[in-house]
Amino acid sequence: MQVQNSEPILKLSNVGKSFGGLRAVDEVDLVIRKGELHCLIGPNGAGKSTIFKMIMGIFDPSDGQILYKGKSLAHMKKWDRFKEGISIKMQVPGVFGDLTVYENLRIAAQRTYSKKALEEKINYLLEEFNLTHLKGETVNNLSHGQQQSLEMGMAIANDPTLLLLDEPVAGMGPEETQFISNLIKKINNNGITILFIDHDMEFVRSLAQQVTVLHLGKKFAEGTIEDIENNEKVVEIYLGQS
Ligand SMILES: Nc1ncnc2c1ncn2[C@@H]1O[C@H](COP(=O)(O)OP(=O)(O)OP(=O)(O)O)[C@@H](O)[C@H]1O
Repeated sequence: MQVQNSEPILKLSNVGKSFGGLRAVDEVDLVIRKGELHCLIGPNGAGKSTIFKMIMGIFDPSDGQILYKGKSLAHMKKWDRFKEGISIKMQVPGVFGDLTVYENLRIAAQRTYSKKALEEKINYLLEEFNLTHLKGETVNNLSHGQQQSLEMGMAIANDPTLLLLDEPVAGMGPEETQFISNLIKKINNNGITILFIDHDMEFVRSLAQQVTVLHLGKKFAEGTIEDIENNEKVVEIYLGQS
């Protein structure tokens, strides 16, 4: 898909968030276009998760505006945002540990699908996320990477328009990271716009078309991964730290 000139799915204009005296996010402008795979990076405490939480409706912005498909998200409840196609996978797996893989996917997909279509959707997700052989396994018995894959499957079970991923490969080894990277590319190729947060630059390099750097709540830089990695100021405040 030609992403560069596609329509904006999400637009943050002058968005800020204060927690008491702390300015966690400050005057952030951000445009995510249809079909894009966009990454937010920055040092700890830069405001990345707070931006996700404002998009999800967990926090209201203190100021500024967030438009989703051209409509303001102000006053839109979390559940309505989900129904409008905004889905999130948080860092800590939000799976039901005592239930099986199949049951977890069923719970996620049955919000949108029923009967034969539901079974077809579950089978598709099991196949796509390499979980077919674990269909009847209790989720607590799965590895961290398998649980992350499952949650990714649950996050796209309702065919979202915009998928937010908070550090999707945190705590994973190289093989699992590679698997998740391929999976994200596949999800994106299927037409889902993705905004993700990560600290693993190799992973970011393998995926992101556009990168936005946050620092102390503000947008610090933006561009392609090459622009960002060649930006001396970004290297100084973030990339040179590890
Ligand atoms: N609910 C809250 N109440 C008070 N302060 C908060 C709250 N949530 C976040 N903060 C503060 O806001 C700032 C931005 O936090 P945020 O979690 O958005 O950063 P981040 O870029 O996601 O960091 P990390 O990479 O460590 O996850 C931090 O100083 C944090 O302590």
